[in-house]
Amino acid sequence: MRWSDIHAADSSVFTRKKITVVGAGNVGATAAFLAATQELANIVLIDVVEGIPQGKALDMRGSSPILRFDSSVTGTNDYADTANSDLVIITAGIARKPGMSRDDLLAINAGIVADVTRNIVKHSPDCIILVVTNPLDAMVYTALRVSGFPKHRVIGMAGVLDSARMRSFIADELEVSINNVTAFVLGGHGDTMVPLPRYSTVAGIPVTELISEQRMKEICERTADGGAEVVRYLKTGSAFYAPAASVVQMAEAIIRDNKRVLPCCAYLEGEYGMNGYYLGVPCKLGAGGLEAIIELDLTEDEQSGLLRSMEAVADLVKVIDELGLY
Ligand SMILES: NC(=O)c1ccc[n+]([C@@H]2O[C@H](COP(=O)([O-])OP(=O)(O)OC[C@H]3O[C@@H](n4cnc5c(N)ncnc54)[C@H](O)[C@@H]3O)[C@@H](O)[C@H]2O)c1
Ligand SMILES: O=C(O)C[C@H](O)C(=O)O
Repeated sequence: MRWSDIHAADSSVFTRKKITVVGAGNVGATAAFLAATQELANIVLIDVVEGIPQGKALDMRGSSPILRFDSSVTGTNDYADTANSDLVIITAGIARKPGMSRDDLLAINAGIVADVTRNIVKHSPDCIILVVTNPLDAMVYTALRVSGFPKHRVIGMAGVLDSARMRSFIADELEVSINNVTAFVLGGHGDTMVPLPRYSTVAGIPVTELISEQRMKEICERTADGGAEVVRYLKTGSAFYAPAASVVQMAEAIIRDNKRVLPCCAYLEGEYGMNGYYLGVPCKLGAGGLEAIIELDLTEDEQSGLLRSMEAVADLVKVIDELGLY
């Protein structure tokens, strides 16, 4: 067969899923790069700023012969290029600076997330949306309300990041491989998040048997402050390597139908005794998006921590509901 015949006969050789990343800043560009290097899908990177997504996409594609990936990476300012995406990751919005809380981003980022979501729904009506923009729990809620999508197709990323930070602190404390350490952080992605030492292990051994209560308390506090610690160093923005890796792990579970159990920001309708809010809980992710919420038996302290977290999210949701975005 001549090359031209092969090409005409089998145009499906490079058929892949399609992931759009909205926001070509620190988190978005890093996530696009990681997803491309893992050949999760063909990637479209979109931003309001002209030239940035195009330049970064071209630069990523230039690395493909060295890093050996065949996924295409396209930069654009036009939502038409995002059409029929299987998965959309929203990172568009402003990041906090030292002295700010994530909640200070609410008013500006709610408008951005609402606008982005409307464009996504128009061009990719069947996609699954992963939201990263802060304040996370309120921004996922915004995307759910604006999109009108079912809850299993609108999910937030925070718990994977917070748990990964906790895992790294435990591994450092015990000087063991990160591969042996699991950890779970539930609740909202803010100061009220709920790290769960009881559900954290080292090679299956409960961490509570290996680390003193006082040291564990300090690790939990450092976990809850993990984002702010990075912001204090960077001064001009917030963390992006670990956040990008975290959202790509969720994307991988969905694109490859892995059925992974990960802490995700999910819309609760009765689970954990809560109703009508997004909060971080253990979930199963697969091709259907958020395929199940797993309910754990919590101690009284853990449950009241989760309730405090929900009350903080509820305050933000009240503000969002009054903005008239949907
Ligand atoms: N959920 C989490 O755990 C988590 C982790 C890290 C960062 N974040 C949040 O993610 C967001 C992005 O962080 P970053 O560090 O990438 O910020 P960044 O400033 O580097 O990038 C944001 C990008 O969004 C773009 N943008 C703004 N408005 C847009 C719009 N309407 N449409 C498309 N693009 C638009 C900007 O041009 C910029 O390129 C922030 O809100 C940050 O707080 C969340
Ligand atoms: O801390 C931030 O503002 C960004 C993000 O939520 C993080 O936890 O790194």
